[in-house]
Amino acid sequence: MNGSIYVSSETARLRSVLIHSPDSGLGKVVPSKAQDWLFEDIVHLDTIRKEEYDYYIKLLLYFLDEGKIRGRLATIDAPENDRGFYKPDHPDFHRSDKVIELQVLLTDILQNEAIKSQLVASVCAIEACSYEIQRELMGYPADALARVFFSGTYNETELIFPPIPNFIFTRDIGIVINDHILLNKPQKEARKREALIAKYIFFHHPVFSAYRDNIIELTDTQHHFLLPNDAEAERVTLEGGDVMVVCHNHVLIGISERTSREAAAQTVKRLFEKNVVNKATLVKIPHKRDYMHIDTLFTQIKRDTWVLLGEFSNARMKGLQSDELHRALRLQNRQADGLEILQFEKGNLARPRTFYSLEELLVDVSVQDLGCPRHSVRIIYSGNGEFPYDVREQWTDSCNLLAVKEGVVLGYDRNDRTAAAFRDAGFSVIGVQQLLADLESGRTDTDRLTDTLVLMPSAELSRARGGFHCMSMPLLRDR
Ligand SMILES: NC(=[NH2+])NCCC[C@H](N)C(=O)O
Repeated sequence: MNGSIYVSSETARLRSVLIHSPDSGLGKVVPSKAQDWLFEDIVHLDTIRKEEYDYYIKLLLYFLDEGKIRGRLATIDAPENDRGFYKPDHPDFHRSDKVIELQVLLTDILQNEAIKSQLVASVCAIEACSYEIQRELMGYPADALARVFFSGTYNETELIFPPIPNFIFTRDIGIVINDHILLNKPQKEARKREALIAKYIFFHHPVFSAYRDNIIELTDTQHHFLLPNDAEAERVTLEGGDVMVVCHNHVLIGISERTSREAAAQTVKRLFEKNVVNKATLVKIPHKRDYMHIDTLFTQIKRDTWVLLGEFSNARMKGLQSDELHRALRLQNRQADGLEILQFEKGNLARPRTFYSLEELLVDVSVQDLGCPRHSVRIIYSGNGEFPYDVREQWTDSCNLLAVKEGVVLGYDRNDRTAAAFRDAGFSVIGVQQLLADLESGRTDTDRLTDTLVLMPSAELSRARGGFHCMSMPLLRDR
């Protein structure tokens, strides 16, 4: 596998990405646990795979590893092949080294007995398994063990521990910042096992061996474990959806329901010390489920174009600020509710710059960091900025898009008004089936595509509460 990692932007052509296809654990989410496991609903496993996620794999392969797919679509999808191409443990699996499946990496490292025994012991420790189960797991072959780690079951009926259905959101397990990897420290119990597995993969898989010294891990401070009640406020938690590398020297870090102030501060400190970046903007957003990470509120489409929830636009902010009552309420609520944006530059920590709206920050990134003329910067609003479509579509990830190259982004087909706003902004909007047909027939190719929103089927996927930005951990993008 090509081991090189480097990501210094949100939109430059994607060359390699870490993903995880929905495993059988998604089909084990039960209504009584759905909320604890961070799903708002239960999903239909077959549909999410065949009708939705498979299209994502096809499109990613077309962009990142064309040789695996071009001219083969009809065969790959022939019913008699039973989706072998998409199943990580099937002999026909694509095994791309550009669209990298986490399950493959986990299975690889579990071949090593020492790593296997450490990981089994660690998983059993956090899941409070008996020693007997631990010994039993040690007897499993690597591929079966990997499946148990994801799904929580070895026979598909008896659960040893809960599944980790959120592992499809690989964005949240770690972030590549230039040639460094920042590992997460999840806020939610339901995502702890993901972080543990990710840590073992990044430290032990040969794909990442050249980067072992470039892995950044966050740790709890003594203030957290010495203070009474585990001092919630002092906890160090960070999830990848809150980190965006917008430019080779500038990273945005959200302070959110999931990422704590402590963690954001620690991250900036480490990134500055290691000279990874010299500018960091902390973006504190209201702590609430619908806004769990900053990438649920905005993502970048191309250097001068962003999609944003209108709530955080200049116009909305100005409106609120001129309204006396709102101003008073916002002041009172500042702690939990307010938006606060502080930009730090290395060597000048005492004097951060402030921004009054998210839109102001995004425009500034396009102009100052990426050199776009001010008049060319465009903000596309979720649901075209119209209530109630803006918030409805944000809830189903209209703002959580993945750029596979500058201006070409993947989003959910259910967000109609947002798609209309893209059209108004001059983008082509095309369904993934049509696009794949066009690519396969040679009517278009990935190099020629510009300014395009690709609509992906989403009835089931969107219930898992994440979009394609969350469903991807970019490892390599063009510089
Ligand atoms: N980067 C993101 N926005 N990730 C979305 C994660 C969704 C997942 N169900 C959770 O609540 O954790």
